[in-house]
Amino acid sequence: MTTLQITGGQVLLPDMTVESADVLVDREAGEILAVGETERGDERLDAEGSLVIPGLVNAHGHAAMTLLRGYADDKPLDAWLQEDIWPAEAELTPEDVRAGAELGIVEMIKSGTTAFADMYFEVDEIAAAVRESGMRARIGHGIVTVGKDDEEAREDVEESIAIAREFDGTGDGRVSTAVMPHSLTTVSEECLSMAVKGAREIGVPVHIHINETRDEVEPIVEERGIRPLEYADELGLLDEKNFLAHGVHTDERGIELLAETGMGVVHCPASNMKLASGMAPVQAMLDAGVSVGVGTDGAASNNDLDLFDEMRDAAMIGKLAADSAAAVPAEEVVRMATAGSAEAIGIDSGRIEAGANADLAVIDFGKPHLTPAHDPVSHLAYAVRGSDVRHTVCGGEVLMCDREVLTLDEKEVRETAEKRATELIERV
Ligand SMILES: CSC[C@H]1O[C@@H](n2cnc3c(O)ncnc32)[C@H](O)[C@@H]1O
Ligand SMILES: [Zn+2]
Repeated sequence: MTTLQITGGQVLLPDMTVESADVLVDREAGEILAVGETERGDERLDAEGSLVIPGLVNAHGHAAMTLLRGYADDKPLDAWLQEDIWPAEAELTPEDVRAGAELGIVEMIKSGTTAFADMYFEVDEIAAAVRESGMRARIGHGIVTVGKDDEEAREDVEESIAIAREFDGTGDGRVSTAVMPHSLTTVSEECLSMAVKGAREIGVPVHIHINETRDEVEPIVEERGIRPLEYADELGLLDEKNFLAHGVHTDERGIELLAETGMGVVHCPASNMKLASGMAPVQAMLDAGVSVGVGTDGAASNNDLDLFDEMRDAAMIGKLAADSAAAVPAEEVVRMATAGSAEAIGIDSGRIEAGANADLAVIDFGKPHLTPAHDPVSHLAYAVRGSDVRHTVCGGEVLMCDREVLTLDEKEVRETAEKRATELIERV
């Protein structure tokens, strides 16, 4: 066994207290061996003046959409997707998706994220990027059946199921999968049922966008006389294994259904603000016992993949939504972006304790905007920026040391993405 010792820092523990401690990691098993006064490690990572936190978990996104960052802004979801994003995505090649995913992954590693959930296409390219990067991810092929005939639609569902089966547990167990229908309005009832059944058969979750905008709620109410989460419940889609993105327009009954079924919710505050989708009732969900995580959504609707921004946005908009400054407090938002997200997407991550996966980020607190540090948890929610992350470790492997990404060549990734993004837009 070789060990890695993260030394001399303060450590954020699962109960949200902070204490001076070292973290000793078994590099082969990828697990934390001890937290406290540990034996000397074979290799050491300096954490003096720093706070060691669980790696952040980005519970919903589309990593390859970094290629479309800043391509189309200032429109609501439907117009944005139909007029700009989908026409551009129709031109994406597998190599483009790889380049965009690698750029997204570099951005996440540099801002302390060690795991993410991703819905997109060309998933074999995304899986390869995840394996190479050393990150942890739950990935899946996004199913869209509108505009397809019955046979094409079924093929899309079958592809999502086949990909989920093929890649689950790969990358030394760091890659897991889900079957991912895009939404309740872009996938037919028959195909949603097929997706739920297929996911159950292979034992993976279903991940889907639900209740993101009013435009998505109204057609379901008009056609079926029930709201989206009731429809999802009838389809057998609400389950403790499954997780939805957004949940903005969720009413009291919807919150009850989420709490009763254990369905996870991924809150994406920046995307919800940028597309003016609305304010998710996050405090009400937490009060009801719903499992809530945090995600950035894609870089085209955010426009970055920095979960520190997302925590701050979640705390701020959570207060507005609840009309209370006490809502979505710092501790809660930090828990949501770590253990909460991990629980929602069904991975083992988000806590620093013996036996847990060694997914960690080390934050440099020696910065003017982090001085004084009365309360480190407050700083994590309200003041830390992704660029304050010094080291990122996933499964015991050091992915970034002193801001140098070790598993991917940052310069090459940026240059390739820039070139591919430019050529993509020329084609569109
Ligand atoms: C079929 S793969 C995923 C699909 O989702 C699109 N997308 C990106 N952001 C959002 C969002 O906020 N709501 C719904 N769909 C979104 C992405 O462009 C892909 O086409
Ligand atoms: Zn999304």
